Amino acid sequence: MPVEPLSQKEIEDRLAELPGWSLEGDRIARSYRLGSHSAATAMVVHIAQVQEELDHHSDLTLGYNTVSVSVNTHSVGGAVTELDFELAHRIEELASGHGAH
Ligand SMILES: C[C@H](O)[C@H](O)[C@H]1CNC2=NC(N)=NC(=O)C2=N1
Repeated sequence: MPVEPLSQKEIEDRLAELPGWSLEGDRIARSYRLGSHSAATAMVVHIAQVQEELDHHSDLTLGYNTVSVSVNTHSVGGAVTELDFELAHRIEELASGHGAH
């Protein structure tokens, strides 16, 4: 089944289950703080591995001890879809293992 853009209501309902994530323009996004630059770097590498597994890729920004993620779905013209929420949930699952908050 082809992926379709979610409605505003569908996005809000899904964001309610993802504390820390928000809609920023046409993307869902969250920033994390970590204990060190190496911890933040390791989290970026881990996210990149998940993204390859899912074949869905966010924009990732590595700071000194921060990681910022934002994602939408290019193939539907940059709208938010279920694929973005699937990636967000996978990132939430791995974040605690990196001490991210
Ligand atoms: C060919 C490949 O499946 C596509 O280019 C994938 C790769 N990663 C992607 N990532 C995101 N965020 N949106 C996409 O539409 C997308 N498409």
